[in-house]
Amino acid sequence: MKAIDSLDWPRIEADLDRDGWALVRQLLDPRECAALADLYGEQARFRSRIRMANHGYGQGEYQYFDYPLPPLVATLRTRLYPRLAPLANLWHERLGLEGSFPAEHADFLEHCHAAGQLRPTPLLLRYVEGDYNCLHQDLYGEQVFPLQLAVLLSEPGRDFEGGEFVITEQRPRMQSRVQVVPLGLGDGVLFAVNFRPAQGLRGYHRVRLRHGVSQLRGGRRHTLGVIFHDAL
Ligand SMILES: O=C(O)CCC(=O)C(=O)O
Ligand SMILES: [Fe+2]
Repeated sequence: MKAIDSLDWPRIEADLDRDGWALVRQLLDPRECAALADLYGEQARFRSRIRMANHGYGQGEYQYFDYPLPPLVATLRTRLYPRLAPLANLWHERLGLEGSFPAEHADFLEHCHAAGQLRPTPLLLRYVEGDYNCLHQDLYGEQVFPLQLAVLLSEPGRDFEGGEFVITEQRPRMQSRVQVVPLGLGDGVLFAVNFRPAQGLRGYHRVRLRHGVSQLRGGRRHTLGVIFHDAL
């Protein structure tokens, strides 16, 4: 794993501010990606398995990790959070949303737990040919940390075809805009869970983001998702 403090934070913050998402190239190395993808078969690591087709979420499946999280996942969550919390607070201020985020993840989790959001949300997703993930938002209760991470654990063109990570922006009174995030093996994307603030003529307004995955044309694709709030 790349050292979180060594990442180019001014660039990441500028990208998040401008687009609502930011790429982090080679956040995990290929060995770490393979090891995480291999965990998918270890039932005891997970609290639940979701088959997307059963819920109208798309096609494919994912599993939520149980506590204790695998060390790499726990480390990503606790180290990224303090770097993102100041931006989360700035966004909340600009959006006129209630509440502020504490500096450390452990303290934010206490807020989640006090609100009854006790269950871990980091997850592994698995797609095969024909699978896709409908546009969605990972909201699991009132407590929402406004940024999340996804890491591609497979290599486009070698392990799978298609399966692009996409983000749409629903702007007030305008048609939606879509962006394709060009993820490679081990690349992470930090992105807005719900709203991002966009600057207009009269201050900031809310732009709602959704994310999803286009249909796989072949192969197999694994992703790690790291969400900072816990779930009801
Ligand atoms: O498989 C993907 O790239 C999307 C993952 C996702 O929806 C998430 O991490 O929340
Ligand atoms: Fe998601």
